Amino acid sequence: MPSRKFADGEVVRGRWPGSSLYYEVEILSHDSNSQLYTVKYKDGTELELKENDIKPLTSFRQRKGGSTSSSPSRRRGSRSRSRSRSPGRLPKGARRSASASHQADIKEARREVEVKLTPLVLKPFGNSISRYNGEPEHIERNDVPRKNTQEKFNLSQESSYISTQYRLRPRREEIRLKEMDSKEEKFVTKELAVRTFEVTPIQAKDLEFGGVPGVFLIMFGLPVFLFLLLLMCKQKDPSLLNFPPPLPALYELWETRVFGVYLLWFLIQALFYLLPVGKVVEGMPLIDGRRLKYRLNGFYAFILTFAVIGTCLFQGVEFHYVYRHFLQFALAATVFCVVLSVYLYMRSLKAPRKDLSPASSGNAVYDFFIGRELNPRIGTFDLKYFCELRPGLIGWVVINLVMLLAEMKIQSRAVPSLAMILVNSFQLLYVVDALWNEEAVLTTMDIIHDGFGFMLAFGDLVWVPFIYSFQAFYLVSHPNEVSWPMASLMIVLKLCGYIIFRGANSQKNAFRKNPSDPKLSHLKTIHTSTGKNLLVSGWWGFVRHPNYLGDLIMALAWSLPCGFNHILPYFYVVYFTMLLVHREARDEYQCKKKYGVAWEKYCQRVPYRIFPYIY
Ligand SMILES: NC(=O)C1=CN([C@@H]2O[C@H](COP(=O)(O)OP(=O)(O)OC[C@H]3O[C@@H](n4cnc5c(N)ncnc54)[C@H](OP(=O)(O)O)[C@@H]3O)[C@@H](O)[C@H]2O)C=CC1
Ligand SMILES: CC(C)=CCC[C@@H](C)[C@H]1CC=C2C3=C(CC[C@@]21C)[C@@]1(C)CC[C@H](O)C(C)(C)[C@@H]1CC3
Repeated sequence: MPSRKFADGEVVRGRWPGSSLYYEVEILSHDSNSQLYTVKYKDGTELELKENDIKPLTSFRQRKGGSTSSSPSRRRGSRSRSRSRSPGRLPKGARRSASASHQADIKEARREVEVKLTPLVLKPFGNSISRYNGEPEHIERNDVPRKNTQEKFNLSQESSYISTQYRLRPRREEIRLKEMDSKEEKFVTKELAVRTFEVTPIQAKDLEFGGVPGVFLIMFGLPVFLFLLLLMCKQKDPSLLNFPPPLPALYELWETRVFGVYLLWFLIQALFYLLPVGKVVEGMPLIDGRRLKYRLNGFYAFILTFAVIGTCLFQGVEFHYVYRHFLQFALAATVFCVVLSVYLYMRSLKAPRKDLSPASSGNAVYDFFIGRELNPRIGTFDLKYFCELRPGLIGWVVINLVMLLAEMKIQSRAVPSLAMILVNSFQLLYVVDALWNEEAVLTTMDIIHDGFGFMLAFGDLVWVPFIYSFQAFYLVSHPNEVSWPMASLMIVLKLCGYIIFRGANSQKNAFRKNPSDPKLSHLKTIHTSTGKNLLVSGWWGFVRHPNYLGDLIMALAWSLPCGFNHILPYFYVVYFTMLLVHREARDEYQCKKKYGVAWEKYCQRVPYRIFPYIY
């Protein structure tokens, strides 16, 4: 058995790929097959290194000065570049502030990303604020050995707010570069200061979702729409011709006991979230360079929840109560979400500017909707992260189970219908996948860009559990017989969607985590001058959002078991297409600003956004 020289947890010096510089790293693990060590730099970067590239600490004599700093991105240097998540604009807080303390924040943020390595000189603001990246990029295989491997790495990994660029240079160039850097630094500082302290008028900001009137309409329209949809589904004939459905009196929809049960559910999930089990990971770097810590125990929470539910079923607890009071539960969740949104908005008024979301605008209505504070936390309890994956997502599976039991009861079945089993298992797979890959949620737009306000509170706590479970709700009162050959086709469709969805998400996450991952060496990439590269082959060379394509295929597979008698069960597919087309446009806008010409090259090479040869 091959021996290993370094133990897990040992602190050593690791060579930075492509250079002769060594930085302090911690050994995380060792793969006896590939003989590679996974090491972690102090800035959180994880890489795989050969044994030859690792030296014990003792083999280095301590030198004075910054050269012993722990990782490239921590080192201080002659030039740095701090950048907002979207290079086209600084985060809102930074732009609006005029206070001295905020100036200090910005300076601090800038200091955090400075590097000692001789930097790569770019045109001032190349690929930065409001400008396209002028750097010529080229496409290359991911395994081609490079002189400047550093370009392959983004030190702050997936940092959307701050990225640092550098390239190792021969010493004789250093002085000249330093001069150029200091000139550029002055320019950058001046420009940053101007941009930071100007007060952006609200009209000058591109507000998404149709601006203030748009979000106003969404906030009132969506809850009304939700109740109309559920009421339509309760009708014997849920044809669109039977619209509007008979409306119940408002007082019939409110039941304090139901609200109590909802609160209990929320608190139990909060309790599970606090359990000290599961890995703790760091999120994406924030504007000030901080990385928040998140505990990954969603999957444990799921197991525990179903252990409790199993016990309750065994004890004879009546889950039919949830079906009978389904609308009351939806109202309880909506009321809770409104209260939560008000709380989130109020507390955001006291939040320091550096904690505000880059999506917030300064307009009260818009910010109430999009969320003003990026990561509202009570102590270590992260409200947005918790709501994104726990009460709503796990609640959706519980509701599906309730519908399955209700179907058996109402239709006097000994076993659930095949249609119901298909819907339940397809969606169960989706939720389990989300919880199993919980860490991936930390790189979604919801976590790194949008604040926590009404949009996500309503989306997570009301829309997901009560709309995403719509197919199961529909099947309770509108049975549909599915033959086995049809079921097999639906399973194949679901699996195809899942393979694309998971393949694409995993490929991108692995690439962002470690761009030199040997498993990705066959993939082609485009350089961008942010230091991050773009995949242009594999799933991301097929269409520009392969994960959305997979998600939409799965959405169709969830609806098909409901048959073709009514359009209602297909509402989810229609809504989801609209959501993802809109989301794709939002992401495209951000990427164009971030990557400039490189992104345009990517678009030329991969012309379709979501649907090959269609869109
Ligand atoms: N069920 C539901 O209701 C919903 C599900 N989803 C799902 O959530 C998942 C996450 O979605 P979302 O957060 O919107 O976005 P993505 O996971 O698609 O992430 C988009 C980001 O990926 C990076 N990227 C884009 N192209 C490339 C490329 N070629 N190579 C490398 N990186 C690239 C860019 O960020 P950077 O370069 O900065 O890393 C871009 O901003 C998706 O699977 C989606 O289907 C989303 C919304 C709702
Ligand atoms: C106004 C309105 C209706 C907004 C609703 C949007 C939300 C429902 C969605 C926005 C992004 C979402 C994500 C998931 C669920 C739906 C919402 C909240 C997600 C948790 C589903 C499971 C996936 O695997 C995921 C973790 C990638 C995903 C993240 C985004």
